[in-house]
Amino acid sequence: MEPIITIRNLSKSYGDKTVLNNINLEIFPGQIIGYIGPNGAGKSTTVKILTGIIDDYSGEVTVAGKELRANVLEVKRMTGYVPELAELYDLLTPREYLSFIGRLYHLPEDVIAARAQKMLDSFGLGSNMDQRMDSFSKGMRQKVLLTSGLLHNPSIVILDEPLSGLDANAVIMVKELLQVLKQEGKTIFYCSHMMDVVEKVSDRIMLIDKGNIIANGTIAELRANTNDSLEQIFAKLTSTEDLQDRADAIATALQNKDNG
Ligand SMILES: Nc1ncnc2c1ncn2[C@@H]1O[C@H](COP(=O)(O)OP(=O)(O)OP(=O)(O)O)[C@@H](O)[C@H]1O
Repeated sequence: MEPIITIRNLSKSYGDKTVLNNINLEIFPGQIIGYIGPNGAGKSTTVKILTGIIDDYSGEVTVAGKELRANVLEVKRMTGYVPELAELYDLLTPREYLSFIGRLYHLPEDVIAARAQKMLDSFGLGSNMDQRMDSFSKGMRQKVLLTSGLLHNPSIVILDEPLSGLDANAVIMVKELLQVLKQEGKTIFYCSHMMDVVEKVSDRIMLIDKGNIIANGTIAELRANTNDSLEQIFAKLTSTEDLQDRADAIATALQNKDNG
Protein backbone atom coordinates (compact mmCIF):
# COMPACT_ATOMS: atom_id res chain seq x y z
CA MET A 1 0.00 0.00 0.00
CA GLU A 2 1.20 3.51 -0.82
CA PRO A 3 1.54 5.95 2.07
CA ILE A 4 -1.02 8.78 2.02
CA ILE A 5 1.47 11.16 3.62
CA THR A 6 5.22 10.98 3.05
CA ILE A 7 7.54 13.32 4.90
CA ARG A 8 11.19 13.32 3.79
CA ASN A 9 14.03 15.22 5.43
CA LEU A 10 11.64 17.80 6.81
CA SER A 11 13.33 20.64 8.68
CA LYS A 12 12.00 23.92 9.96
CA SER A 13 13.74 26.69 11.87
CA TYR A 14 12.64 29.90 13.48
CA GLY A 15 15.68 32.18 13.24
CA ASP A 16 18.60 30.06 14.38
CA LYS A 17 16.38 27.70 16.39
CA THR A 18 15.79 24.34 14.71
CA VAL A 19 12.28 23.18 15.52
CA LEU A 20 12.07 20.17 13.17
CA ASN A 21 15.33 18.42 12.52
CA ASN A 22 15.27 16.36 9.35
CA ILE A 23 12.25 14.22 10.13
CA ASN A 24 11.08 11.30 8.01
CA LEU A 25 7.62 9.76 8.33
CA GLU A 26 5.32 7.59 6.27
CA ILE A 27 1.64 7.53 7.14
CA PHE A 28 -0.63 4.89 5.66
CA PRO A 29 -4.32 5.34 4.85
CA GLY A 30 -6.95 4.00 7.22
CA GLN A 31 -4.75 4.36 10.27
CA ILE A 32 -5.01 6.42 13.41
CA ILE A 33 -1.61 7.95 14.13
CA GLY A 34 -0.98 9.14 17.66
CA TYR A 35 1.48 12.03 17.41
CA ILE A 36 2.92 12.76 20.82
CA GLY A 37 5.79 14.65 22.39
CA PRO A 38 6.65 17.04 25.21
CA ASN A 39 5.68 20.73 25.15
CA GLY A 40 7.64 22.52 22.46
CA ALA A 41 8.70 19.28 20.73
CA GLY A 42 7.44 20.36 17.29
CA LYS A 43 4.00 18.74 17.03
CA SER A 44 2.04 21.87 16.14
CA THR A 45 4.76 22.91 13.72
CA THR A 46 4.41 19.56 11.90
CA VAL A 47 0.63 19.98 11.80
CA LYS A 48 0.90 23.56 10.51
CA ILE A 49 3.11 22.28 7.68
CA LEU A 50 0.75 19.39 6.84
CA THR A 51 -2.22 21.76 6.74
CA GLY A 52 -0.46 24.30 4.52
CA ILE A 53 -0.36 27.05 7.16
CA ILE A 54 3.47 27.15 7.18
CA ASP A 55 5.29 26.76 3.87
CA ASP A 56 8.83 27.92 4.62
CA TYR A 57 10.28 24.53 5.45
CA SER A 58 12.93 22.42 3.79
CA GLY A 59 12.45 18.82 2.70
CA GLU A 60 9.61 17.16 0.88
CA VAL A 61 6.03 16.53 1.93
CA THR A 62 3.76 14.49 -0.33
CA VAL A 63 0.05 14.02 0.35
CA ALA A 64 -1.87 11.46 -1.71
CA GLY A 65 0.95 11.48 -4.24
CA LYS A 66 0.94 15.27 -4.59
CA GLU A 67 3.80 17.50 -3.57
CA LEU A 68 2.31 19.65 -0.82
CA ARG A 69 3.56 23.14 -1.69
CA ALA A 70 2.66 22.81 -5.37
CA ASN A 71 -0.83 21.47 -4.62
CA VAL A 72 -1.74 23.16 -1.38
CA LEU A 73 -5.38 23.89 -2.26
CA GLU A 74 -6.01 20.34 -3.36
CA VAL A 75 -4.41 19.04 -0.17
CA LYS A 76 -6.50 21.42 1.94
CA ARG A 77 -9.63 20.09 0.23
CA MET A 78 -8.84 16.53 1.30
CA THR A 79 -7.78 17.51 4.82
CA GLY A 80 -9.90 18.37 7.82
CA TYR A 81 -8.18 20.19 10.65
CA VAL A 82 -9.46 20.71 14.17
CA PRO A 83 -6.96 23.01 15.90
CA GLU A 84 -6.58 23.23 19.63
CA LEU A 85 -7.92 26.35 21.35
CA ALA A 86 -9.25 27.64 18.07
CA GLU A 87 -11.00 30.94 17.88
CA LEU A 88 -14.55 30.58 16.69
CA TYR A 89 -16.36 33.57 15.27
CA ASP A 90 -18.47 33.46 18.36
CA LEU A 91 -20.85 36.23 17.42
CA LEU A 92 -22.16 33.75 14.86
CA THR A 93 -24.54 30.89 15.50
CA PRO A 94 -23.40 27.33 14.65
CA ARG A 95 -25.68 27.42 11.61
CA GLU A 96 -24.02 30.61 10.33
CA TYR A 97 -20.50 29.47 11.20
CA LEU A 98 -20.85 26.04 9.59
CA SER A 99 -22.49 27.57 6.53
CA PHE A 100 -19.49 29.91 6.23
CA ILE A 101 -17.00 27.03 6.59
CA GLY A 102 -18.96 24.83 4.18
CA ARG A 103 -18.98 27.56 1.55
CA LEU A 104 -15.20 27.91 1.87
CA TYR A 105 -15.11 24.28 0.74
CA HIS A 106 -17.65 24.97 -2.04
CA LEU A 107 -20.25 22.65 -0.55
CA PRO A 108 -23.84 23.27 -1.70
CA GLU A 109 -26.03 25.02 0.91
CA ASP A 110 -28.44 22.10 1.25
CA VAL A 111 -25.58 19.66 1.89
CA ILE A 112 -24.09 22.01 4.50
CA ALA A 113 -27.44 22.46 6.25
CA ALA A 114 -28.22 18.73 6.32
CA ARG A 115 -24.76 17.69 7.51
CA ALA A 116 -24.54 20.45 10.12
CA GLN A 117 -27.95 19.58 11.55
CA LYS A 118 -27.26 15.83 11.68
CA MET A 119 -23.82 16.21 13.21
CA LEU A 120 -24.88 18.75 15.82
CA ASP A 121 -27.95 16.62 16.65
CA SER A 122 -25.58 13.72 17.31
CA PHE A 123 -23.49 15.93 19.59
CA GLY A 124 -26.65 16.94 21.47
CA LEU A 125 -26.46 20.51 20.14
CA GLY A 126 -29.31 20.29 17.64
CA SER A 127 -31.40 22.79 19.55
CA ASN A 128 -28.49 25.27 19.76
CA MET A 129 -28.15 25.73 16.01
CA ASP A 130 -29.42 29.30 16.12
CA GLN A 131 -27.83 30.49 19.33
CA ARG A 132 -24.84 32.79 19.32
CA MET A 133 -21.74 30.85 20.27
CA ASP A 134 -20.46 33.52 22.69
CA SER A 135 -22.75 31.92 25.26
CA PHE A 136 -21.38 28.41 24.60
CA SER A 137 -19.32 26.38 27.06
CA LYS A 138 -15.84 25.15 26.09
CA GLY A 139 -17.20 21.68 25.29
CA MET A 140 -20.02 23.06 23.14
CA ARG A 141 -17.49 25.10 21.15
CA GLN A 142 -15.29 22.03 20.74
CA LYS A 143 -18.25 20.10 19.31
CA VAL A 144 -18.86 22.85 16.75
CA LEU A 145 -15.14 22.84 15.87
CA LEU A 146 -15.14 19.07 15.37
CA THR A 147 -18.20 19.41 13.16
CA SER A 148 -16.56 22.16 11.11
CA GLY A 149 -13.38 20.10 10.62
CA LEU A 150 -15.33 17.13 9.28
CA LEU A 151 -18.03 18.97 7.34
CA HIS A 152 -16.40 18.55 3.91
CA ASN A 153 -15.88 14.82 4.52
CA PRO A 154 -12.07 14.94 4.31
CA SER A 155 -10.02 11.80 3.77
CA ILE A 156 -7.31 13.01 6.17
CA VAL A 157 -8.38 14.29 9.57
CA ILE A 158 -5.88 16.17 11.73
CA LEU A 159 -6.95 16.60 15.32
CA ASP A 160 -5.14 18.59 18.00
CA GLU A 161 -6.36 17.63 21.50
CA PRO A 162 -9.85 16.89 20.14
CA LEU A 163 -11.28 15.78 23.47
CA SER A 164 -10.40 19.06 25.15
CA GLY A 165 -13.33 20.25 27.24
CA LEU A 166 -15.66 17.41 26.27
CA ASP A 167 -17.77 15.67 28.89
CA ALA A 168 -17.47 11.93 29.51
CA ASN A 169 -20.23 10.90 27.10
CA ALA A 170 -18.93 13.14 24.33
CA VAL A 171 -15.46 11.62 24.81
CA ILE A 172 -16.88 8.13 24.29
CA MET A 173 -18.76 9.33 21.24
CA VAL A 174 -15.72 10.97 19.64
CA LYS A 175 -13.60 7.86 20.26
CA GLU A 176 -16.30 5.80 18.54
CA LEU A 177 -16.41 8.34 15.73
CA LEU A 178 -12.65 7.93 15.19
CA GLN A 179 -13.16 4.19 14.72
CA VAL A 180 -15.98 4.75 12.22
CA LEU A 181 -13.91 7.27 10.25
CA LYS A 182 -11.01 4.83 10.23
CA GLN A 183 -13.25 2.03 8.98
CA GLU A 184 -14.28 4.32 6.13
CA GLY A 185 -10.60 4.40 5.18
CA LYS A 186 -9.84 7.87 6.49
CA THR A 187 -6.44 8.66 7.95
CA ILE A 188 -6.41 10.30 11.33
CA PHE A 189 -3.48 12.25 12.70
CA TYR A 190 -4.16 12.58 16.40
CA CYS A 191 -2.05 14.95 18.50
CA SER A 192 -2.56 14.72 22.21
CA HIS A 193 -0.97 14.72 25.62
CA MET A 194 -3.55 12.27 26.96
CA MET A 195 -1.43 9.13 26.90
CA ASP A 196 -4.16 6.73 28.01
CA VAL A 197 -6.38 7.77 25.09
CA VAL A 198 -3.54 7.80 22.54
CA GLU A 199 -2.53 4.32 23.69
CA LYS A 200 -6.07 3.03 23.18
CA VAL A 201 -7.03 4.66 19.90
CA SER A 202 -3.80 4.68 17.87
CA ASP A 203 -2.72 2.06 15.36
CA ARG A 204 0.71 3.64 15.35
CA ILE A 205 2.46 6.05 17.65
CA MET A 206 5.03 8.61 16.60
CA LEU A 207 6.98 10.32 19.34
CA ILE A 208 8.78 13.57 18.63
CA ASP A 209 11.22 15.26 21.01
CA LYS A 210 13.25 18.42 20.31
CA GLY A 211 12.37 18.20 16.64
CA ASN A 212 13.48 14.57 16.21
CA ILE A 213 11.31 11.48 15.80
CA ILE A 214 12.54 9.27 18.62
CA ALA A 215 10.01 6.43 18.38
CA ASN A 216 7.68 5.22 15.64
CA GLY A 217 5.73 1.99 15.91
CA THR A 218 2.72 0.16 17.25
CA ILE A 219 2.19 0.26 20.98
CA ALA A 220 3.36 -3.37 21.10
CA GLU A 221 6.58 -2.42 19.30
CA LEU A 222 7.16 0.55 21.60
CA ARG A 223 6.63 -1.65 24.65
CA ALA A 224 9.31 -4.05 23.38
CA ASN A 225 8.28 -6.93 25.62
CA THR A 226 7.81 -4.81 28.74
CA ASN A 227 4.48 -4.11 30.40
CA ASP A 228 5.02 -0.36 30.32
CA SER A 229 2.09 1.96 29.66
CA LEU A 230 2.52 4.61 27.00
CA GLU A 231 2.87 7.15 29.82
CA GLN A 232 5.84 5.21 31.19
CA ILE A 233 7.40 4.79 27.74
CA PHE A 234 6.96 8.51 27.12
CA ALA A 235 8.63 9.40 30.44
CA LYS A 236 11.53 7.03 29.82
CA LEU A 237 12.19 8.35 26.32
CA THR A 238 11.75 12.06 26.91
CA SER A 239 12.68 12.86 30.47
CA THR A 240 16.23 13.46 31.60
CA GLU A 241 15.48 14.12 35.26
CA ASP A 242 13.34 12.45 37.84
CA LEU A 243 9.90 14.04 37.52
CA GLN A 244 9.24 13.54 41.23
CA ASP A 245 12.34 15.66 41.99
CA ARG A 246 11.06 18.41 39.72
CA ALA A 247 7.65 18.39 41.39
CA ASP A 248 9.37 18.60 44.79
CA ALA A 249 11.48 21.53 43.55
CA ILE A 250 8.35 23.43 42.46
CA ALA A 251 6.68 22.83 45.81
CA THR A 252 9.87 23.89 47.64
CA ALA A 253 10.05 27.09 45.58
CA LEU A 254 6.57 28.00 46.83
CA GLN A 255 7.56 27.45 50.46
CA ASN A 256 10.67 29.60 50.19
CA LYS A 257 9.82 32.95 51.86
CA ASP A 258 12.68 34.66 49.96
CA ASN A 259 10.60 34.34 46.79
CA GLY A 260 8.19 36.92 48.06
N1 LIG B 1 6.14 31.55 15.48
C1 LIG B 1 7.18 31.06 16.18
N2 LIG B 1 8.32 31.76 16.33
C2 LIG B 1 9.37 31.28 17.01
N3 LIG B 1 9.40 30.06 17.60
C3 LIG B 1 8.30 29.31 17.48
C4 LIG B 1 7.14 29.74 16.77
N4 LIG B 1 6.21 28.77 16.84
C5 LIG B 1 6.77 27.77 17.54
N5 LIG B 1 8.02 28.08 17.92
C6 LIG B 1 8.94 27.23 18.71
O1 LIG B 1 9.02 25.98 18.06
C7 LIG B 1 9.13 24.93 19.02
C8 LIG B 1 8.08 23.87 18.73
O2 LIG B 1 6.80 24.41 18.93
P1 LIG B 1 5.47 23.60 18.67
O3 LIG B 1 4.33 24.55 18.89
O4 LIG B 1 5.57 22.91 17.37
O5 LIG B 1 5.53 22.53 19.85
P2 LIG B 1 4.45 21.45 20.30
O6 LIG B 1 5.13 20.14 20.26
O7 LIG B 1 3.20 21.61 19.53
O8 LIG B 1 4.24 21.86 21.82
P3 LIG B 1 2.93 21.83 22.80
O9 LIG B 1 2.81 20.42 23.26
O10 LIG B 1 3.36 22.72 23.93
O11 LIG B 1 1.78 22.33 22.03
C9 LIG B 1 9.01 25.58 20.39
O12 LIG B 1 10.29 25.74 20.92
C10 LIG B 1 8.41 26.94 20.10
O13 LIG B 1 8.86 27.89 21.01
